[in-house]
Amino acid sequence: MENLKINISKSGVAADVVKGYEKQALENLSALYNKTGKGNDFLGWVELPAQITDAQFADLEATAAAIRAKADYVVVVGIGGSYLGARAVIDGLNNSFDWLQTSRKNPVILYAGQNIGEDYTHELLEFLQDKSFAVVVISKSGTTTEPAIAFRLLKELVEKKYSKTEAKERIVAITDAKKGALRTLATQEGYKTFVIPDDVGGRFSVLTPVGLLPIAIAGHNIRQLVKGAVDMKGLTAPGVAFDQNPAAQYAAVRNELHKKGKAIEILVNYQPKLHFFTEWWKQLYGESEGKDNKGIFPAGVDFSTDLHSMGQWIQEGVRNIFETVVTVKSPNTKVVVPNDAADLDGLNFLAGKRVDEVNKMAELGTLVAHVDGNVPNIMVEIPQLNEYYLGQMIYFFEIACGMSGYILGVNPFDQPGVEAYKKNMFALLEKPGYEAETKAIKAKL
Ligand SMILES: O=P(O)(O)OC[C@H]1O[C@](O)(CO)[C@@H](O)[C@@H]1O
Repeated sequence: MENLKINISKSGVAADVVKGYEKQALENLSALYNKTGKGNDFLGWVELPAQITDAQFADLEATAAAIRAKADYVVVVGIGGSYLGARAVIDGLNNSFDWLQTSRKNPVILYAGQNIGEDYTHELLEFLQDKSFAVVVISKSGTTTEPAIAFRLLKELVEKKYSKTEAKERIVAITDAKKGALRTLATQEGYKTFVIPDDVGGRFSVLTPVGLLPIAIAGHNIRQLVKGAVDMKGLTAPGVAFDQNPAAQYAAVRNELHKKGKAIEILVNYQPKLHFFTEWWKQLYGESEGKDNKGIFPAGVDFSTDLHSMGQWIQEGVRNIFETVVTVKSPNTKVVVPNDAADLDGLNFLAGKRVDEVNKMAELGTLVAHVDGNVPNIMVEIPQLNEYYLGQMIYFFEIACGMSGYILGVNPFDQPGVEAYKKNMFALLEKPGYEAETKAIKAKL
């Protein structure tokens, strides 16, 4: 059985320098397991995949089946960690033209509450008017403004289009066990609910109901996803030798590159389906490491698309970047470049080759060009794009993130900085209780 693999041979970090991180990385890994490091009240995700019971899977699958039976469209309401994990996996596994398929087995998944665009909101509500739909609302705090606004509007539409009684069959809430406005509302309205454990932060919550319910509704195998994560937990656990532990190697190399002045890490994919995996990864690393005036800036590109827009910058711009390439060894389907007798486009040299072979040569050619251009490279390879390997990759990046944040010396499990914009927004909107802040911010305008 193949597993996710990491290749650091083109990172420019010498083997003995990587080895120099061994003690620190493994101590940090133990701190994650023993809960002795910073942010130790948010480490539930470390053991979580192995702890999901059959009854919990069955509850998620039964709820997903009930929603699938009722709705052609399911709106997943959430933002940040209450949005990106589900979307990363669903987009990673769905047909690229999913919403255009006519003979459907699965509902179309739509998203709301991840922005406050009025036109987006209007267009979504207008589209749903005459459609059969259901809503999964997700918020750990239960008080985040963006999803709260979207949910208020969607709840009103469900109640108007169906009824308050039917709303109980078409709305599921995923939130804290006790706290927050969403918990109060869901209890009062009698919605089916799932709990986000207290000790799992939003960006580490994709393998809780936050990700698992939408993924199951979209028709994907959540048991395989979690199995991938459990197996990756085994491959990265304390006790695994440092040079055999892909997460420890990744954490070490990216910290060394950062020390050498590489301020930006670009996550690269060559499969458009992985676009939202990159978005999920950006939040995971950005919120975990960007604090105390420290942290690598996590960026992302979709290649080869962005080679024709960002390729120039990456090749010859400021030399403060490195790339982590997520590569998928084998595609799930086969397309061969056909022969053309006239060969007017001059492409017959590719005739008979698989499209993926061309993609892989683009990948290899880019790797060599970027390394030649002083952009260090880390390669993360998964054998195939499926539930199991996405599960491996999720856990790989999560556990590496914990280790990496500890190497950097920050608390990877808090996000105090995101409150600044919220405070200002509430002050500007004159939310009750923000009178002093309103006065102060108005003086600055
Ligand atoms: O699930 P919630 O509480 O709505 O939070 C959504 C997102 O907002 C943040 O709290 C930032 O404000 C993220 O950490 C989180 O993933």
